[in-house]
Amino acid sequence: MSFKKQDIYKALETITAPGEGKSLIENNNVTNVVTFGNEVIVDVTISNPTLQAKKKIETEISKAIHTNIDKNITVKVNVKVVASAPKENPNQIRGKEIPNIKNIIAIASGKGGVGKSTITANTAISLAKMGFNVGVLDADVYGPSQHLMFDVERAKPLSVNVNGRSKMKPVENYGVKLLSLGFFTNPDQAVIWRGPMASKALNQLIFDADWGELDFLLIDLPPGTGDVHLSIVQALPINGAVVVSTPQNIALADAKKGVAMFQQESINVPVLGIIENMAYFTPEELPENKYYIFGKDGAKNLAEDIKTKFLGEIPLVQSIREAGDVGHPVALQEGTILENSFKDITKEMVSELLKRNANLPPTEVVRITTMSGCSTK
Ligand SMILES: Nc1ncnc2c1ncn2[C@@H]1O[C@H](COP(=O)(O)OP(=O)(O)OP(=O)(O)O)[C@@H](O)[C@H]1O
Repeated sequence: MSFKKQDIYKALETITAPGEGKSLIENNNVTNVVTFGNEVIVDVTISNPTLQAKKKIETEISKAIHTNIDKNITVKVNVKVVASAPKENPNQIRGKEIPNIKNIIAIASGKGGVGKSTITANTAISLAKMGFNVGVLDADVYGPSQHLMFDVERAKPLSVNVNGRSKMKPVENYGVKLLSLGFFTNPDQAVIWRGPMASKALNQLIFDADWGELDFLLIDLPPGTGDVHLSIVQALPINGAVVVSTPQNIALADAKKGVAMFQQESINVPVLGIIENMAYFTPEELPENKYYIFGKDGAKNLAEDIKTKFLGEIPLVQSIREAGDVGHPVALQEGTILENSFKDITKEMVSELLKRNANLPPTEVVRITTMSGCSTK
C-alpha cells in the first residue's frame, strides 16, 4: 500500500467543516498530517467542545481516508478544541459571510396571516424581473407556503456534487431559486420543528445548498419573535429585515415588537422598513375605490413613530389571493397596477439596503445600483 500526504489532504477535502459549508482543509481545521508506513496521524482543531463533536470528526476523518484511499490504513486523529473566534463588532454584519450570496434580507411579521409570504414571493419575482439573481428560503417552520406559491409543490431538491461534496440544488421557477422546509414535510402531517432542530435544518438549507451566485436571498421567517428568528439572525449575515403589517391595531402592535426584536442590541439587524399589506380593499374593476377596512395608514404612522422607513403599501385585492393560491403570483402579470405596486416596494427595499450597505464592506453594491435604477438618496 502506498500513499502520499497529498492523498490524505485530498481525502479530507471531502469533509465539511462543522457548520461552515467549507471543507476541513479550506477552513484550516487540519493543522498537521503525518504519514508513517500504513499509519496516518491527523491533527485537527474544532470549536465545539462536546464529546459527540470530537467523536464525529474522528469517525468522518477515518471514513474519508478509508473510502478514498485504502481501508487498511491505520488512522489516528488528534482533536484539539479551540475557543471560537472572539465576539464580532456589533456594528458589522453578523454571522458567517457567504461569498456567493451578496445580500440576505429577512422578511418578518409580528402577527400571522398578514401576507408576509405573499410579499416575499412577489418581491422575489420583482427582483428577478429586474435582472437580479434571487433565491428564497422558506423558513416558516409553522406553515411553509412558498413551494405552493411558486407552483413547485411536488418538486424535490436534487442532490448535486460540488467539489466532492453533495449539496442540495434549489428548485427553480419564475427565475427564482427556492428551498423550503415544505419540500421535506408531508403535507398531511403536522410537523413540529423545535428550535434547535429547525435551526439545524435551516443551516443546512443555506450552507449545504448549491445556491450559485445570488444577488439576493430572501428569507420568509415564521410569524412572531421566537427561537427560529434568533438562531437565524445569529447564524447568518442578514443585511436587513423587512417587517410586514396590515393597518390593523392588533397587527401593528406585533409589528412593533418585530421591529424591536431586530433592533435589540444583542441582535442588531438593521430594519430596512415596514410594508403595509392589505392597506385598503379595492375592487379590481374599480381601482379608484378604496375601502379602509383594517384602518387607514396604520403601518405608515407606525413607521414614522418608530423612525423606520415606510417602504410602501399593497392593497387587498382578490386576485392577489387567487394568484398566490394557483402558484402564479401577481407580480408575474405584465403591465398591471399590482405588478407596478410590487415593483415600487421592491425598489424602495433595495434602495434602503444600498444605504445600509454603504456602511459595510464593499460587495457588489455598485453593480446592483446601476442594474436596478434604485437610488441611495
Ligand atoms: N394584499 C392581499 N390581497 C389579498 N389577499 C392577500 C393579500 N396578501 C395576502 N393575501 C392572502 O392572505 C392569506 C395570508 O397570506 P400569507 O400566507 O402571505 O400570510 P403570512 O403572513 O405569510 O401567513 P403565515 O402567518 O401563515 O406565515 C393568503 O391566502 C394570501 O393569499
